[in-house]
Amino acid sequence: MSPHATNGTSTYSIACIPADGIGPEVIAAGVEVLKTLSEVSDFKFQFEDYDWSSETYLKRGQYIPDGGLESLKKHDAILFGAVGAPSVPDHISLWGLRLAICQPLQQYANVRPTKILKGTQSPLRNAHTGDLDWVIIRENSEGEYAGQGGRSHRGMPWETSTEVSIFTRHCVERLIRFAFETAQKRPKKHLTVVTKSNAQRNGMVMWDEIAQEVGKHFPDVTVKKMLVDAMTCEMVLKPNTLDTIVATNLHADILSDLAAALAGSIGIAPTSNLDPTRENPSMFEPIHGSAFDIAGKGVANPVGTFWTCAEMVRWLGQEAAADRLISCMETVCGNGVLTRDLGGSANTKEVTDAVCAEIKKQSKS
Ligand SMILES: NC(=O)c1ccc[n+]([C@@H]2O[C@H](COP(=O)([O-])OP(=O)(O)OC[C@H]3O[C@@H](n4cnc5c(N)ncnc54)[C@H](O)[C@@H]3O)[C@@H](O)[C@H]2O)c1
Ligand SMILES: O=C(O)C[C@@H](O)C(=O)O
Ligand SMILES: [K+]
Ligand SMILES: [Mn+2]
Repeated sequence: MSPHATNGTSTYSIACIPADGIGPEVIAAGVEVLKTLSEVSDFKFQFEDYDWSSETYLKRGQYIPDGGLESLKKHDAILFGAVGAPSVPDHISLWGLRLAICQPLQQYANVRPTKILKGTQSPLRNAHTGDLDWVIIRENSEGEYAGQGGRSHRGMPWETSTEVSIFTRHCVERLIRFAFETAQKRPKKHLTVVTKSNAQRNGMVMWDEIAQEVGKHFPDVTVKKMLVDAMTCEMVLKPNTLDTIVATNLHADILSDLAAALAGSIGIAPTSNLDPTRENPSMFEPIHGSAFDIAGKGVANPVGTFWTCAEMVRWLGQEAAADRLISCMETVCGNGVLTRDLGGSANTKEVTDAVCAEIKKQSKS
């Protein structure tokens, strides 16, 4: 995956999959901000839109058409909105699109940073900007999302269903190594390994053991082991004791929504679905879902998507541009240009325009 060079300028090919609900609204905002960023940088983007969504699924019978994954592999990165619509059961839409991309493309590290942005308020009485600054590393290829299990005797009183979690040494080890590497690059060099190894006595005990083994290669990283239930208390009561956090697919899914809410809103938090080997393109999306309760109203918070775009730009190797985008987004929040979920009154367009204006302004100073 190397950028295509034209006239000495790098051009990154981005696959856009806005999909459902507020997905198209926030992705349009993200693309606008990325275009503005590229105007003041020495690289360009080439966006290709994929209309895969619940609407096209209902028409064509599949979310991803034949050969779709192969087309995605041509791109340098994938920018994803959200999938899920009232007209399709959630397990069909999630497995039909999001998981159907990140599992086969082995985007095994799901990276979810959160912090309290300037100008915003945490629901925690004593937490302010700087007090909550975390990166959650979510296992993204197996665990509770392995898709193993089944259902029999449907509708009978003896109906049976299983939802089997799979934990393999290969997948746990690569993810925990990635988490240690992430922790090592952050100032606090602190990793909390979250499991439920008291009740879940097989896979979770293996996780703890692997964390101990891998940790020996990272002597400068301080490790703390924590059970997931206790972790929810720690997050709420002592946010500044946490830094990098690693957990299973499901545990980290839940903890990362909590993290976003503790920072003020689910509307601000980004997600990177990374293939750290770089064999396949990685996929970037805001942490939130399709939010059909607010879709079509133009009020969705685009900040989670802007932060997501910054992480994509960083992954593509443009560190300075990524930092610039984050800084502009933070300045706009700090100036009080906030959507309703953050207690403000701006709409998606107003926040987007403000971030674009800030990018242009900062590039001149
Ligand atoms: N990765 C994904 O594509 C993804 C992630 C989560 C949920 N989903 C799907 O989305 C659908 C809705 O799920 P849900 O309601 O549990 O979660 P959700 O994140 O869509 O919404 C939860 C609440 O947060 C609000 N919210 C979310 N994003 C916001 C934003 N950017 N700005 C302002 N408010 C925002 C919503 O209005 C809603 O009240 C379901 O079909 C679910 O499966 C998909
Ligand atoms: O768990 C999922 O994969 C769906 C959604 O909740 C997400 O966090 O992306
Ligand atoms: K999403
Ligand atoms: Mn989630």
